[in-house]
Amino acid sequence: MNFFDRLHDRIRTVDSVVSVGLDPDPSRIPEHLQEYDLPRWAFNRRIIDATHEHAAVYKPNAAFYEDPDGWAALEETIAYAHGKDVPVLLDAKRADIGNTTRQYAQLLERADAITVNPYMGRDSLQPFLANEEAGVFVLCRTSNPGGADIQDLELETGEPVYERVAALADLWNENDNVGLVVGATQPEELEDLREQVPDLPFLVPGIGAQGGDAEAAVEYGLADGVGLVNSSRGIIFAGENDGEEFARASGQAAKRLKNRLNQYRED
Ligand SMILES: O=C(O)c1cc(=O)[nH]c(=O)n1[C@@H]1O[C@H](COP(=O)(O)O)[C@@H](O)[C@H]1O
Repeated sequence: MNFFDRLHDRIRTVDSVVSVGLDPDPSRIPEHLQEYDLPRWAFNRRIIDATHEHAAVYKPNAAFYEDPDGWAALEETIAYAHGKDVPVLLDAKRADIGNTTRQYAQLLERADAITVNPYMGRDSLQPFLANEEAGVFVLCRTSNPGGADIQDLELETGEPVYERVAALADLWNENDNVGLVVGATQPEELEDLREQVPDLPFLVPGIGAQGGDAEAAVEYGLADGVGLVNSSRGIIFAGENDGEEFARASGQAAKRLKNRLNQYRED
């Protein structure tokens, strides 16, 4: 089944478009979990237990797992999320020449969807795009301040680079498996892009710790009710000072964000 159909069903089941970002910064994992063999997995398991009823997806960012213990923690985390019926969007921002990117694309044997970087062009994304079952979120207008350095540059046609990326992503969407990544810190760009590519679902990060616009994220991020609004630190570290009770605050933060976003959803 196509990823966006599965996501549609998941959004309906939990009545939520919240993407819970699993970015377990080792320096912020509570003291009592540091003795476990895999503290990141011990942490994520408790976060998943506390938040899954509010999670449309989990979005682990690969940067927090790129070492041997990290990969083991990620494997456990993905399997556990799947056990709770929650799809996993691996935030890997990959792409490379064909021979290399074919290896990267194997990440989709584990995760249900992935973020990719369009800078190297279509062939660098082909193995991801060819996977009909998986979701492929193309970085378009990112949430960070430096996102303007390249993405806002004007082409000869007068359009900014990020709009060209959106147009290309729309062309690459032959399997109905492509979405865009557009930051909640960019509400005007969100609005423009929604008008430009009405059918592409967006992953909208930048809510919470980065101070993005939740209303714009929902109003423009969803295509026919399907899309994702991510918060990572704002959910997983909500109970940072609560010791062994840390996960309860994460559950409350996920529920609060769900309810806040639902105020702006139309269906
Ligand atoms: O691709 C992403 O998810 C992403 C794109 C972007 O433009 N901005 C952005 O913050 N992200 C990711 O979304 C998450 C945001 O984390 P918080 O700021 O803690 O909510 C991190 O994993 C970022 O890498």
